[in-house]
Amino acid sequence: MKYSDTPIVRRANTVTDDELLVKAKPEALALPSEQTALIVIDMQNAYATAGGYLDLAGFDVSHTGPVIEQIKRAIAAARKANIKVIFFQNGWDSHYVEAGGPGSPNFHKSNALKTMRKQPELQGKLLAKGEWDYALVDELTPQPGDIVLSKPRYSGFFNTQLDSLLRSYGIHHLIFTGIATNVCVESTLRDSFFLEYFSVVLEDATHQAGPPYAQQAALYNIETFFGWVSTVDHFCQAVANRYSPLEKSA
Ligand SMILES: NC(=O)N/C=C\C(=O)O
Repeated sequence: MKYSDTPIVRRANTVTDDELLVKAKPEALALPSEQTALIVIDMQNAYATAGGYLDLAGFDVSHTGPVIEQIKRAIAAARKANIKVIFFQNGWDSHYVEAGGPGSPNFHKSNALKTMRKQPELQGKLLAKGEWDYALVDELTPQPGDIVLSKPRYSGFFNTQLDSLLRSYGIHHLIFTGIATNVCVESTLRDSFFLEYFSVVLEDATHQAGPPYAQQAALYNIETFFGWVSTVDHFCQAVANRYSPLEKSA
């Protein structure tokens, strides 16, 4: 399906002065910047750097460099538009108490926990708070005023302050970036739909865990059932059109 600049989906009938009109699939979106947050999911060494958890567990992370660059561009555009930036970090305490015991499916399904059971020398390193693996990649450093949240499961809405913080800031629209499209990005975006947020994912600012079809399936699900799909270029252009009209495209 092609990106559309019409019709434009709005949450409310009123058109605000600070609306960003973002080309997206299946429809364009009107994002009031004061009511919008940019969510950066789990851009940690674990997910985006060679030698991190995903790499050690056998997933391909060789194409994550361009994703980091695209997220940097999206963050810069968000800052220009006064859009709140929210970073997530996935992980647990160094003894993995927060990961749950055998009574939790997470204990059995988490590939990080499984990798550490196979390679006990990694215990206390993968996705453990305070370790290199848990840290955000150097290129994406939060600034004062950004929100940084830890999450213990795939969805950023589960057992975190995300929903109450968003409500306290009057935010109803979410822009998603990060890794992995088909796991934590999709889980968080699905929960956002159930909680009545309007969510759009910037597809070139995401990367899957697994084969390329996992990316395609996640984007299909989002575009068809849970939200909208756009690109970093379309988002940056919307910000430029609103805040620097001289940069407007023809
Ligand atoms: N951040 C994620 O999407 N995580 C995916 C897998 C995991 O954390 O095991």
